Amino acid sequence: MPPAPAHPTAADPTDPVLAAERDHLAQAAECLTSMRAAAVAVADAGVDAWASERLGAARSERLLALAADPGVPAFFGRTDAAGDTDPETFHIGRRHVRDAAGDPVVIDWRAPMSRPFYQASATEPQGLLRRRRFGFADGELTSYEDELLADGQDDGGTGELLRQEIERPRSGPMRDIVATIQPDQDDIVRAPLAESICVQGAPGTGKTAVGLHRAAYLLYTHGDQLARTGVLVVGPNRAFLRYIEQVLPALGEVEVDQATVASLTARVTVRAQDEPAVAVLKGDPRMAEVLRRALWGGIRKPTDSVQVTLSGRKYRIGEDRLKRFVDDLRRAGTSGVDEQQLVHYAAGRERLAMGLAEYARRLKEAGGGSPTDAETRRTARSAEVRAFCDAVWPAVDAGGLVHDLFTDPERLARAARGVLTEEEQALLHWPKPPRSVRAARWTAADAVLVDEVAGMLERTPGYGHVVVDEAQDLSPMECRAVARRLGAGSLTVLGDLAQATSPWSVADWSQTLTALGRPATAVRPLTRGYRVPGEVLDFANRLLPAIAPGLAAATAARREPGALQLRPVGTLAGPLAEVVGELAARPGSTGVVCADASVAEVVGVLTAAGLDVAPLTDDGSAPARVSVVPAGLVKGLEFDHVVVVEPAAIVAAEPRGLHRLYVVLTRAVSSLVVLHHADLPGLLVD
Ligand SMILES: Nc1ncnc2c1ncn2[C@@H]1O[C@H](COP(=O)(O)OP(=O)(O)OP(=O)(O)O)[C@@H](O)[C@H]1O
Repeated sequence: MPPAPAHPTAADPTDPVLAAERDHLAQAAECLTSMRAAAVAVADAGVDAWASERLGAARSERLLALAADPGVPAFFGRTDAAGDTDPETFHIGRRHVRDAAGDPVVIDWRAPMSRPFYQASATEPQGLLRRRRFGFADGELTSYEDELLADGQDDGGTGELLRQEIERPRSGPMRDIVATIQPDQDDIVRAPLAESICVQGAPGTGKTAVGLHRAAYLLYTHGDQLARTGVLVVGPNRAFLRYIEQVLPALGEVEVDQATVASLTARVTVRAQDEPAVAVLKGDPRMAEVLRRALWGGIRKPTDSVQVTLSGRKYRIGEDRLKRFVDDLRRAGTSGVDEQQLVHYAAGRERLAMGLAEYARRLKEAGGGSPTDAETRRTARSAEVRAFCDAVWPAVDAGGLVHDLFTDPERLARAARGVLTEEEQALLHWPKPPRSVRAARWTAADAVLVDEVAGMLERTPGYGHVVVDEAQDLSPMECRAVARRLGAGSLTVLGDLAQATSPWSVADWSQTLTALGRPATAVRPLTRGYRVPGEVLDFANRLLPAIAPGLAAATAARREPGALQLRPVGTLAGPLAEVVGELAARPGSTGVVCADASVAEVVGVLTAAGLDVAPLTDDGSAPARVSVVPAGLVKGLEFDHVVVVEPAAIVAAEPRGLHRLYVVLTRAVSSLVVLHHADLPGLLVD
């Protein structure tokens, strides 16, 4: 196919096309200002407090959406489609802009009309005559590039502006990619709401970006439905959430919840860490069965009749009838056809009490009485009924149940018989019982177990859509915690099996998808890497045969000669300070990545050399321009320049150390320096 014609890439004020587009940009900016003013001026009708509150919330949301990124141009592209007489022209931007008459000036990138901008090609022009991309410098429109699709011209993703934008160095927090979403990414972003998707993508292929843009797309397309149920983004840690937190607001979406599994399951205070073997066991899906048995096994058979009082008269309910009540409810709680139909434990307890009261009401009615609903409810709350429920269907506290299992070997044995071995049960035992449930030294894995119990006690409210990033690291029990937040909604699962560093790492996605409650989810690959230069990616990919033999290596979108430097050194300190000093003088961010245990030492060396560095922590605070990053925290992040300190130590620090090293080696946008005193892992040596 013929290449796209060349167009000006530098400002050329005499070009009438450029001048017209600049006028349109100015008009769009004015319209946006007017839209903002109109949103501020929306009068509060004051119908009632609720209406006022809703209106206020909607208004501030809209203002936030319109105010996002004031320096960002109102559009980045344009499509010309065949019209009845003249071509129909649409400018595509981050959000709709209309003029005073209500006519569109800019079309939201998520609107169906915008789709051809991302998908059309010379072979399938999708009704487009032309696709135009714009180049900007300091907010000024300075260039444009056309593909005349109807004439069989497209640039196949190699256009200068597209390439420049994709390759533009990135620093600071993650940015949106709306101007340059690629066709395979767009397919995932715009998949139907009902479709759950698992994206298996190599480092830097845009998984996180795609997941966030999918959230924005779904909110735009199914706003009414999702406004009620909400969208949740789950990330691996707070440093990562901090890195991505700007993307959705920049796309006008301010109402998406972003959380870690730890924050979702924070029902107990985590104060301790498990030994690896214990953590593995606590994340095992068999624990769900143990907890289920422990909870429902606490229900006892009624052993006597019960006397209840209804509007002053006493009624006796026989033991057999009571057994039937309890059995029926327990069945409804443990063997429902689907999860949504299950009667939760706490609801079962309430229904049992109500069942007894209703039964007394029927007896009274049979004798000619007609008790009121209020009287029946009073009976359900009466001391006799409560005492009966406490005896056969006791109230349970989620933390209390897990505490009891871990401190009472006999209780655990009853719940775990045939599910966990005796050795495994011993691993769970707390030899020194805590003073109270609250005082227990809970671990992160315990918190997930407590959350599992809480989810059996009461239904967890579910989101309409959940995006789970770095999903390859989730334990099956963590997956279940996410699945509980999903309700009947759909999932976008993002991850890379080659970057799996947790003890639960799996060789394929089926176990994770099953634990997430969506076993039939299709796995879609992304293989073109946008972050890492080819030289660096090829180097990291040497680890693939050892860490993920079945996975295809990613190909890099660009090469940058000199991007990779391997520096064997006698002592680390001097060369480290020298390299970091050089990089700190360059624009962009620098991440100095080392084994977790070496962070303090590396910070010390660099600070002693007079460099302004700070360690990256997981407290959600902003990273410094030069950060010393523990290898355990670097997943999902990127830096313009990365210095890896002593790969052998990173590998030796954990059982899946080679996987961790693969993550570490794939964080650099522009340059990677590997400093090593010890030998590099064999696979990395020529
Ligand atoms: N179509 C695109 N246009 C421009 N930049 C892109 C595109 N796709 C991805 N990127 C950029 O590539 C970088 C990597 O993207 P992202 O972090 O989403 O990848 P990832 O697959 O989640 O990576 P990892 O698995 O290594 O964490 C980001 O800076 C992102 O903005």
